[in-house]
Amino acid sequence: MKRIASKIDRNKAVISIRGLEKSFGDLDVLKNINMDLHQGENLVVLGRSGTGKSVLIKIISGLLKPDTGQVTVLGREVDRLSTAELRELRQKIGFSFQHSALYDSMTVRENLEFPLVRNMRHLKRKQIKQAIEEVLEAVGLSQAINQMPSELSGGQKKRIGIARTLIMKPEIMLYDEPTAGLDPITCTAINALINEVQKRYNTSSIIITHDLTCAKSTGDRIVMLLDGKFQREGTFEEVFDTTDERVKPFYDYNFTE
Ligand SMILES: Nc1ncnc2c1ncn2[C@@H]1O[C@H](COP(=O)(O)OP(=O)(O)OP(=O)(O)O)[C@@H](O)[C@H]1O
Repeated sequence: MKRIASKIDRNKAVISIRGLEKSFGDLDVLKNINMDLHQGENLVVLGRSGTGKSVLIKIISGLLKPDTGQVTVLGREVDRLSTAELRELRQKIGFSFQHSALYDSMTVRENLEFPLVRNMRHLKRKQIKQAIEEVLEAVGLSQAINQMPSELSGGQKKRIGIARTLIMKPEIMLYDEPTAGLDPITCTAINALINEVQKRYNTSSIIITHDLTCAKSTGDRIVMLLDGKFQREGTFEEVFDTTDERVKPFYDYNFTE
């Protein structure tokens, strides 16, 4: 699917990682990772299971500490922040989890209200109502406002999860396997939504996926994590223009007849 190029400011890095290393005991998961996420960019991180993609996201969001290296997010060095500063920074980062993490006992409206009431106490009722209506419209699910999560399909839950993240007006979005477990048509719709969010909210995003169709249709740039390092980087075509036997199977599995 062809996508319209987004407005990327390559002179401005919203996330900057230098010399990042992370091990668990004898297991060296990340080895000298260097990466910039530019303002307005969708960066896809590809990699096999267990290569450290989730560890990378956890380090970016301050949930795990790096062994060495520097991780700067929106101008703040994550490792040096106090708990309160980290909490403040996290409000500017939206997480879209693999399992949408909605509260089953709350309606869609209540699920969307929850982060606002908890984090933005100054908002008036009318502003909360407007914010909910706006994000539901953005994800194309205005009609679901009074439904319970159990009444929604997997794709709809994913959309509401994204809406709940967007309601906080994040500057950065982190999508963890956004299309996992969804049928191809719903995947296409979620990919389109990721691109729509980028344009409408001017977010910069990291998209972690195994799904090459998702990578191709959402990624302005793709990095491939292999053996703890970013071994390939570029556009989708550049990354897969290789005979590297560690990279080719990804492409062959997804695209070869
Ligand atoms: N807190 C932890 N303690 C010990 N080992 C960990 C911890 N977190 C992750 N690991 C290990 O680090 C490696 C990378 O894990 P990670 O979850 O980042 O993989 P991933 O690339 O996200 O995989 P998947 O695509 O399957 O989700 C794995 O071997 C995992 O067991």
